[in-house]
Amino acid sequence: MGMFLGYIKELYALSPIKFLVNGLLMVMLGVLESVGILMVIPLLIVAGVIPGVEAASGLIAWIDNFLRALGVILTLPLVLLLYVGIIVGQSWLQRYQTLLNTGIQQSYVVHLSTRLFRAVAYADWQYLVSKAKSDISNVLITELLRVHSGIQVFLQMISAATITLLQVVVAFLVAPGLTSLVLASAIVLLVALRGFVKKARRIGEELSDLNQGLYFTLTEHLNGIKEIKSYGIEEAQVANYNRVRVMMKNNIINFARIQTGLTMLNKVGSAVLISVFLFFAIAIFKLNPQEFIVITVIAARIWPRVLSLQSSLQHINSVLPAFHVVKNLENQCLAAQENFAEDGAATKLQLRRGVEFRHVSFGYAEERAGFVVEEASFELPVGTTTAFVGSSGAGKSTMVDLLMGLLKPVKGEILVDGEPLDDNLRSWRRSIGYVPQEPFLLNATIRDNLLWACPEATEEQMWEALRLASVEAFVQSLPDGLGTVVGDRGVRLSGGERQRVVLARALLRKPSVLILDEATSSLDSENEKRIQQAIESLQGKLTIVVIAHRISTIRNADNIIVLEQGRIIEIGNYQSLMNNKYSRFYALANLSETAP
Ligand SMILES: Nc1ncnc2c1ncn2[C@@H]1O[C@H](COP(=O)(O)OP(=O)(O)OP(=O)(O)O)[C@@H](O)[C@H]1O
Repeated sequence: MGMFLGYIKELYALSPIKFLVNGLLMVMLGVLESVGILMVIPLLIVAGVIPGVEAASGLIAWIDNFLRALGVILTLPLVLLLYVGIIVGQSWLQRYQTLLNTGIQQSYVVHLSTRLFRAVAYADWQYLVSKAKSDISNVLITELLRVHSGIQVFLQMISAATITLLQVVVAFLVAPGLTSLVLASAIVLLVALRGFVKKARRIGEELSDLNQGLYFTLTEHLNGIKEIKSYGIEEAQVANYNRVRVMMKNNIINFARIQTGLTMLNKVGSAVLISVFLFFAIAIFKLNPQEFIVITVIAARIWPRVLSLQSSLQHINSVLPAFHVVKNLENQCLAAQENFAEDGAATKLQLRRGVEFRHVSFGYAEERAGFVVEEASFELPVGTTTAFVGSSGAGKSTMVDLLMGLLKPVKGEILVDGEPLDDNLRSWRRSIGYVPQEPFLLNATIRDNLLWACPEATEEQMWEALRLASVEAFVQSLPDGLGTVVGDRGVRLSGGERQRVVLARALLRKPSVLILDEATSSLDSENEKRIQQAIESLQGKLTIVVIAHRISTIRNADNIIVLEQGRIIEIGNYQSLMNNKYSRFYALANLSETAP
């Protein structure tokens, strides 16, 4: 509950004046409702409309005297006009207050979700790869919606509680004994129904887990849709999805069970209470008729409100787990924030001398024995092309992630032009062009995909980048040219075309360093040749780093770094490494030649 109140405090802090005005309006609405509805009967009595009943004492007599002192003689039309007037005022205020309330809540939702999204966006790479993407989507969409509904119900609860409190005060003025009786019953009821609240909390926790499971099932299905279809295992996937949905159905039915249980108790409890209440009012307290009418009307309104408070409490408890899930994700992301030494306006860095790795070691998890990259020392002089080779799992991608500053060395340091990479991390990232093995394309046009990385690029610059990436002719041949939509993640392009479009996008940024994670099997020899040509045409103009899966593509690299189990075992150019028949590189080259 403490965490929940923390969120409410934030909501207040975001727009305190609006929040206070909102609270004030709630009080006014409470007063108007009490006056509008509760006073209509006494006013009818004062006006002498209800025959045989006199305004003899108490509040009604006071109203009578007050109106007489003002010289107002109440007649039936005047009383009804007054009533309608109060309701008009109340409805207008109610609408205004609801809009204000919605505005406050929605601003907070925007604030909270953007803050969470920012925390996720700036979390470091290591944390993000350790987290299932579906969990993040679930929190940012479903759990945030639940948080919002909790806040909404809480504000409604405050409003209902304020109005109830005012009615209790009025009721107390009219008939203290009987009001105390109603209140005591309400408190007994709230205590007796505490079990329902706890149950709602448990169901809410279960729902958080189920939401997470649902997103996971859905995301995994969409990610693996090609494999699923090719294996023909759609039915198993459908069964899996259905299983999660059935569990959600049961969860929702369980929640409905406790909500309807409450409604049932409400009806039975009301009947019992009204009987007891009537008995006490008539037989014990011997109320006079007007007090009796007022107190009956008040009790009839207080009682449902107490029950709606109970129902709101249940709802809030059922969404409390969502607050925990949201807070946990935010805290974890904040703990894993990347620290940029420079401000957001940092500009691109022009590499002058080159990059140096000095005794760099890295491991993914402390508990895992050994490093994935160990004692790596080498240089990437400006304008040269360096290739990393090694068998699968040797540490090539990890090395490149360290170079991009996505991972931080556990030992050793990385220097860019002699300065620690961390000191210029933001500028460094802006100077990098990266082409991953499985390139990411937006489901948009080729033009949009290019502009995504470089919004200020002109058409001319785009064509120039496409030419450098050996994909100009292909784009020209498309009926819509740059306006061609590439499909979800570029599905309408071949693997090689995708890689070359992404290469063009990287080049458009005019990077100081171009990093290419070569596609393994997705390229045919024609496409492979095109990429190779593209890289060769860039050699000398840029500092290039290639993760090479095919030795044939790196014959012209200035430096080849051979990795094995995270260690650099050989460094040299193609010829020098091939001259040694016993080198690991020689063996890898032969393997690569014979690979299908
Ligand atoms: N996020 C991660 N968490 C834990 N271990 C990881 C993670 N990423 C990679 N590893 C491990 O680190 C080692 C090196 O992986 P890396 O991806 O750098 O190899 P690679 O040479 O690029 O392999 P490949 O050629 O198959 O892509 C492997 O043993 C791998 O299991």
